[in-house]
Amino acid sequence: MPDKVYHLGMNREDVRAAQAAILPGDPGRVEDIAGTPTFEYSKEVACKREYRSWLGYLEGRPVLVTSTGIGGPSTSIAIEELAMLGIRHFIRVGTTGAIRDHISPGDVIITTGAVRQDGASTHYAPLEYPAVAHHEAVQSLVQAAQELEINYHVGITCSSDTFYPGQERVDSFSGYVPRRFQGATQEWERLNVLNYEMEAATVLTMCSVLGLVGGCVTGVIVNRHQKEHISQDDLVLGENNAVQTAVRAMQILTREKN
Ligand SMILES: O=P(O)(O)O[C@H]1O[C@H](CO)[C@@H](O)[C@H]1O
Ligand SMILES: O=c1cc[nH]c(=O)[nH]1
Repeated sequence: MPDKVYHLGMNREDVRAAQAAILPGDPGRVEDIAGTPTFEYSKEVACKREYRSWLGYLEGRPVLVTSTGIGGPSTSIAIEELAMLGIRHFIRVGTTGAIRDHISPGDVIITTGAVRQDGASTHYAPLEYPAVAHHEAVQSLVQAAQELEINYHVGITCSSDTFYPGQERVDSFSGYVPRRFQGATQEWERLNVLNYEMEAATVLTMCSVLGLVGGCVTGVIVNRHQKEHISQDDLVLGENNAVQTAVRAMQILTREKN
């Protein structure tokens, strides 16, 4: 039996020749995703650190659901090790804060490109290199949201290495946002950026650099113009809509193309 990859704790036999993976940040979301009715025969295959993996079947094809943890460093390890196991299609599914007035909790954001305010992607390519989603992943996500009649927005995401200062949150312990980030949200908004989250830049840069297919959909759980508090209702709504979109999109993306 081949060796298991170091962090994820799986080998090629465990993943049953799967070529696609859905990547939530939260390990607690893995079972919910693999447990959606469109997945068949789902079961856990590994659980180490922040990396929890379930394998299930979409229209008979094996698909992994593996959590990345929060942020670029742990996400980069997940993508490296999944690629070693044969995964070629990646869809990140997560939660996000919108920074535009017209975007509401429960909507989903399909990322076409990400502002690279992470550190991990700079270990793969210089900052001039774009963090762009694969066009087939974007198409599949748009088609999925349309079929499911989920309100969606397509555009640019800012990926930050921090949830608090890098996303200009003043409701932190110190309440202080370093000068570098003061006014950043207003500037991103003026530059037509839709939202903040923490992993898209790493996923999309790595996938482009490594010749993999990468996409990202996130569910809006707060509109930063309206309030800072994230309610449980908005969290559930945003997560559910993003998960449904990601699962349907992965079905579409991995269908045989005639
Ligand atoms: O819901 P997930 O996928 O974890 O995504 C978002 O939520 C976390 C912060 O709360 C960050 O990982 C951010 O990107
Ligand atoms: O505002 C938000 C919400 C979820 N995740 C983030 O990174 N930011």
